[in-house]
Amino acid sequence: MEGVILKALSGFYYVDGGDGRLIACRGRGKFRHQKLSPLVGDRVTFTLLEGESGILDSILPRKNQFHRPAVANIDQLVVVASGAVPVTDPFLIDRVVSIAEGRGCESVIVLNKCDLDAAEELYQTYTQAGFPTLRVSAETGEGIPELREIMAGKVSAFTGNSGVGKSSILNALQPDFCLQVGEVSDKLGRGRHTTRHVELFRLDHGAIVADTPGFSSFDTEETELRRPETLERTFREFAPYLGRCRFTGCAHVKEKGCAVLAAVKAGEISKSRHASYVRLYEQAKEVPEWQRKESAD
Ligand SMILES: Nc1nc2c(ncn2[C@@H]2O[C@H](COP(=O)(O)OP(=O)(O)OP(=O)(O)O)[C@@H](O)[C@H]2O)c(=O)[nH]1
Ligand SMILES: [Zn+2]
Repeated sequence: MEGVILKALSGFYYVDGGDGRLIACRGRGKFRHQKLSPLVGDRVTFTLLEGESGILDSILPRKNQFHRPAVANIDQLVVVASGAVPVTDPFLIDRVVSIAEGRGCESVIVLNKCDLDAAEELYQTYTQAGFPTLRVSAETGEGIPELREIMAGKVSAFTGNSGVGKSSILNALQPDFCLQVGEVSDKLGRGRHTTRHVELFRLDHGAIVADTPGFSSFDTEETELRRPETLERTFREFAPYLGRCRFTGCAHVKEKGCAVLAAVKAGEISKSRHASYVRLYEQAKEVPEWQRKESAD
């Protein structure tokens, strides 16, 4: 049988085989020998035993994998931002999007609280950069049907600064969702925000959501952000200009004859996105060589 690991707890992997049941599976010894650890989000094959228990047989190839939080096969990050208080710093969006780009994971920018502020600048920036960008209001319900459509049939993970409205949006998408999350946390006997426990939830419309406190603050030590030379590839709107700078190995920071800088000047790349790139580039350059190697997958 085939299924998806929705949660991992005390040595059991809870696999959704698609029929509504959650099968508690043990891993096989061979996973340990191969140093392969099943992750939440993994698509697996398993053998059904008595009752609702089973054994994992194999892990199917991963589309992508994150370390902190530990989760696999995320189709898209839903990056929640806001033009109203607490106003989102675009750098936070760009950092997390850059990580996602490096892992073959789409990013959807959701501008919440549009009942209070239309977040015009953010809307322009991310539409221009080529991201699906949506205005929503968890309060009035505006844009929620469109978000539901974007999430249908996919595994999405929510991220965004505190107070931006992630829980409110999930609740607007599905009114019993937050209740469900609360119940699970109670069973674990710990609060939602004190653990890196990841769990996937199925929503009614065939969407799966990863709810994890970790996604509200992705670790800065993600591999992509440690390599200055590959950073340019994680800014999708730079693509048409790469390889067109005067000097090979151009950093696109302040070099003469830089095609990226020319595009910024011409308004084809937003200043804000480029500023984030420069900040990430400078940070990556600070990372000592040994640490870069250590973080390589
Ligand atoms: N006016 C307005 N207020 C909203 C909207 N969405 C959320 N809020 C309010 O913003 C506050 C924070 O919302 P939460 O859903 O708790 O935010 P969060 O992103 O889950 O926050 P953390 O759990 O801290 O990460 C609450 O008081 C919500 O009522 C919206 O679309 N419009
Ligand atoms: Zn350049």
